[in-house]
Amino acid sequence: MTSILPLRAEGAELRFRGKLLVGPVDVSLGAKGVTIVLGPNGSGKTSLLRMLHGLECPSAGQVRWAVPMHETFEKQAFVFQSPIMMRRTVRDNLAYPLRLSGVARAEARDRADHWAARVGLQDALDRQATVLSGGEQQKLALARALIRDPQVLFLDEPCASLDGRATREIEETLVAAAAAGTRLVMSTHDMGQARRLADEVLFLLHGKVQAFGPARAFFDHPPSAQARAFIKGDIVE
Ligand SMILES: Nc1ncnc2c1ncn2[C@@H]1O[C@H](COP(=O)(O)OP(=O)(O)OP(=O)(O)O)[C@@H](O)[C@H]1O
Repeated sequence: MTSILPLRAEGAELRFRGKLLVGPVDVSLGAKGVTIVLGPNGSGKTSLLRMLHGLECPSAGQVRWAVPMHETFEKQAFVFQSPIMMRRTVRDNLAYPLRLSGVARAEARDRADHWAARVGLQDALDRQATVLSGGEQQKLALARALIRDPQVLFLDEPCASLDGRATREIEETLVAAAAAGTRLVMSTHDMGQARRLADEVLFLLHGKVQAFGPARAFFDHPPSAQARAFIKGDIVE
């Protein structure tokens, strides 16, 4: 299968009514691993993820995949901080995207049941997705993204407001996905989670990339006073 990676941002900026939200960003995301995007509130994490995924067009510079953009749509996915559930059952929420991409009904149902079990929702298959708890909805959102076997998965603080158990279950699913070859690009406020999951770290401050490189080096030898303070949990402005 053709890889859509690497993903390259070159001088990529995102502006809203003239105000710079993030950029210029110059990074290259290679074929494997987990990139964790860190930074204080408002530093541009969501804006960056949306621009890399293609939900927002760069106002300047460019974001380029290894293949034309339209060929990436089926091969990358995005999990939002607050997932949007269809007013349907858990099974239908999982099967529907597959049906839209032409998968036969029986196979879509089998894969839906398989993925519900992968995230611990096997007993909730016939429940309305909209009545699930926050943690259950986020697990469903993750399964709904992974069921299409994306090469790249963007996640915007998927565990914000979840308890320890739901966070652990989501992390286990993410670790398994990464081991199976899915490229993860994820923002988080949780430094413990960043340390557990990251292969590389992208640290943003005021919309600018302050650091981008191997996670180990970032945590062991923070590249700036702000990065050191941020890792310690101090307030960084
Ligand atoms: N649609 C928008 N319109 C105007 N300003 C926006 C919009 N989206 C984001 N911003 C601004 O862009 C900046 C970056 O926001 P962004 O949500 O990307 O940061 P973040 O690092 O994800 O923040 P948080 O950690 O609070 O989620 C902020 O100043 C924010 O107010």
